[in-house]
Amino acid sequence: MGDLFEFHVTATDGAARTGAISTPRGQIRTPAFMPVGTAATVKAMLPESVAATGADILLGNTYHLMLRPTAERIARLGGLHAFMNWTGPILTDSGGFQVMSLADLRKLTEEGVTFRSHVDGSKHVLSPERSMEIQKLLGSDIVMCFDECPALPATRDRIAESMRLSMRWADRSKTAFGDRPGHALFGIQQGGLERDFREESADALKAIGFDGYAVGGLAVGEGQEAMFACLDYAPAMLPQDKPRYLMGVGKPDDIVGAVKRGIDMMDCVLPSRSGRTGQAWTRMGQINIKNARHADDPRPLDADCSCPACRSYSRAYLHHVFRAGEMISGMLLTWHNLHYYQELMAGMRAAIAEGRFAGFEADFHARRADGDI
Ligand SMILES: CCCSCc1cc(N)cc2c(=O)[nH]c(N)nc12
Ligand SMILES: [Zn+2]
Repeated sequence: MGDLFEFHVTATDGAARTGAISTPRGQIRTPAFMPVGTAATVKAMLPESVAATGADILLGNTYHLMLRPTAERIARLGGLHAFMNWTGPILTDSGGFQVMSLADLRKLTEEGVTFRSHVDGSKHVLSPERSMEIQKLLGSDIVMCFDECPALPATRDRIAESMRLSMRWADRSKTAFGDRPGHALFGIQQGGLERDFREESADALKAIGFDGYAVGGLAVGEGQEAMFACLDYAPAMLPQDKPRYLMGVGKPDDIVGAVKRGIDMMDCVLPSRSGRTGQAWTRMGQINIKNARHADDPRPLDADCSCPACRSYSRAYLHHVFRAGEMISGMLLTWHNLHYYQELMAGMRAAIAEGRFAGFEADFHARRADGDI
């Protein structure tokens, strides 16, 4: 019996890799897109529907779940998998990123972060130790180190100071995580868009040793060109035999560009959040279904898509239920978007395995119209 958590690369094509992560709760085919289930639900989706889109793993959020219903309550009820009826692997973020973007009255020290809940104003503390405790209570399969992600643009001094704090927190996270067979701890590379700080961060993480490595600190407003320029060197600084996870990314073209540069795992709220607002992502580009020009269109979103929305509903129907504010609107478009994202990942896995990623990328861009279609 191999390790309970193992990553195997089965083929490469340039910097792109395909393979699988085996975990006690099942395989994660890579490159993988991970739907975000912030408050123990992928919004507007049943877990069975999420699985039907092809997702092998989903994400949970330490920050949201510690506030409501609390990690202790979820643990008493059998852990996050049982609680939300998802039997596959779950990755949980460590909470620091969400505290800085959502909480009130935050105070950051070497120890950690104190803050008031955006839900009820109650006072809370997050530290590497408390974040590890919460993620253990949740029972997540892949645990993220507690880190700080500075907003960009930022001065080099601020980026260096923040990265070095995150590296000290990574060491404390590893100590607090302990030895948990079948559970993985991922370190998070920081350093902004500064190559030397990215190298220093990668070296610090490798010296500590993790089961996987995330590229953090991106998708924070830097734009695609700057993100790709960083991804041209940052993933290669991380161990090639461990999974590389790019946090918070992204639009379909961001994802193709990240896989091209050696990324194995990604997550983003975009397909689910934009689905609820009427934004459909398709192989031809984006469709804003609330636009009046769809009111009489009998065609599906994408005639080549096998998702329930495209199999059984017209653009005219989707336009109507969005305009009428009906709940089925967000359900159908979220399902379509997550299905499309998983089709994109499956297409890239096959293309890498067959050594034709460049052709896949060229075809991906050739099909897409700029703007709304
Ligand atoms: C459920 C959400 C997971 S990804 C959130 C996220 C998104 C982005 N863009 C960056 C970071 C980061 O640097 N660190 C951490 N912990 N999380 C990040
Ligand atoms: Zn569809």
